[in-house]
Amino acid sequence: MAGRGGLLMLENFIGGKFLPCSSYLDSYDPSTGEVYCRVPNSGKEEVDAAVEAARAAFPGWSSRSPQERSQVLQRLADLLEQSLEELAQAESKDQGKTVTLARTMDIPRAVQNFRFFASSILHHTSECTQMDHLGCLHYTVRAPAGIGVPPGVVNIVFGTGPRVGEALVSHPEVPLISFTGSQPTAERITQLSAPHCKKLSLELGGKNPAIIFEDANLAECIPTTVRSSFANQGEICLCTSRIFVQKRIYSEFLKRFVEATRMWKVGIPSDPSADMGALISKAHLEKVRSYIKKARMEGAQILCGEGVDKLNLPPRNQGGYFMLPTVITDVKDESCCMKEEIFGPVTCVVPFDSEEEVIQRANNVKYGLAATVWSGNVGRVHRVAKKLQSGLVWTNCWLIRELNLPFGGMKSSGVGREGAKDSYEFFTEVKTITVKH
Ligand SMILES: NC(=O)c1ccc[n+]([C@@H]2O[C@H](COP(=O)([O-])OP(=O)(O)OC[C@H]3O[C@@H](n4cnc5c(N)ncnc54)[C@H](O)[C@@H]3O)[C@@H](O)[C@H]2O)c1
Ligand SMILES: N/C(=C/C=C\C=O)C(=O)O
Repeated sequence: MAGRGGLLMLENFIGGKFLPCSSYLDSYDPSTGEVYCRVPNSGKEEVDAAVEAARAAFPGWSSRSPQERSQVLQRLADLLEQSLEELAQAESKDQGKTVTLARTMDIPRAVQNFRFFASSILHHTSECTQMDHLGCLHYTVRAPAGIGVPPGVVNIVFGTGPRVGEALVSHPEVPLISFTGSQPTAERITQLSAPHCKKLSLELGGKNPAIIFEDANLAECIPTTVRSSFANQGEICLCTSRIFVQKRIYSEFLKRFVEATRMWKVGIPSDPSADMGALISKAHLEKVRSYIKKARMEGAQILCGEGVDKLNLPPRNQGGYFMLPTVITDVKDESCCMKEEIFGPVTCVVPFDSEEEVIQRANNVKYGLAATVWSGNVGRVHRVAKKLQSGLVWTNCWLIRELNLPFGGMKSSGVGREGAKDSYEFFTEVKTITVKH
């Protein structure tokens, strides 16, 4: 809804109704740095109302058949598809990404998720064992732990993490938390939820390596690794931020990779030729830039991007949170740029000699989310993939998502997995029943 001065005013959605809030936060258009929207600054009161609405809806919704709930999810997917363009524009305006990316990736993926899970909930089976000598049959049943769509079943409460997020994760009547975000926040959420023994699914950050062997197909590897490094301004948990290249092809790779990176166009989000838009916030842009400053101070080389090449933007977008895709070399494995998640359009390229060496170096970070391995040797890609401490390994490709199989990270990249079976098990409680006959 439009509010004062034509600003978009968002409202919470609780118990099937849009509700105003007592205070609001400014939300900025990342491509201009200007306030374009006001968002409810909700707190405990709003969270309590949302949890109460959800608890009231739970008995009715959880007793609906999987077929009924599947139809609701399919209908949601239909509505998303019908509003694809409007949603893509809104997502781009809110996050800074190009409209093209929102139109071709984010919104279609949301539709795919709803359709996938609308189907998968129809095909789960339970387990059963027999103890004939005791005349016993044991079987499992699963009951919903979370909730779906009718009034009160989905509630949207806007606000800041510390204020509204903490009220939600520490609420005694919220039995489980599916969190996607940074590891430091996950640490806080784990502390707050511990007294209630809540079930946690944590999808966290990564410091994802690309390992490029000398027999890699560079014509495929280079464009894909540019995309895996800089898509969505590098603000994808699965983005590549460390590129290990076998020594014999290191110089050729670096030359071609930097050329291709310079072709990765930064532009205003509405520009259909732009490959990358603005970063999410001014604070995040400054955080990402600080890593490049640190790299310079450590004696690393910045081959292109921030501080090397010129960013051309229209006058209206000079205040936007833009930066160029940046390639760092001559950086040590111990550098913060090689150890910490930057979550921006920054990637480090370093050489390696042997398979054993690169596996040890790739694993030598606290994260373990995703990795890519590039080689024409099928035995090697299987062997290396198995030894990498990552929950996801793509070989000779990137970001081909298979929703049937587990998605998630190990070590500091998270706890638990998402996917057909994994999500079903996370969002339900299992019970074993024994019947003596
Ligand atoms: N593994 C995945 O699937 C995946 C997907 C996307 C992003 N990520 C990760 O998310 C991070 C970037 O997202 P971000 O900047 O929004 O992360 P963030 O941790 O800053 O915030 C994540 C969410 O937590 C909320 N929050 C913040 N403090 C909180 C608190 N004290 N209590 C409760 N809630 C709180 C925020 O409001 C936000 O909604 C990166 O680390 C990225 O790798 C992971
Ligand atoms: N959960 C997922 C996250 C993907 C990218 C995050 O930045 C997914 O693909 O299912």
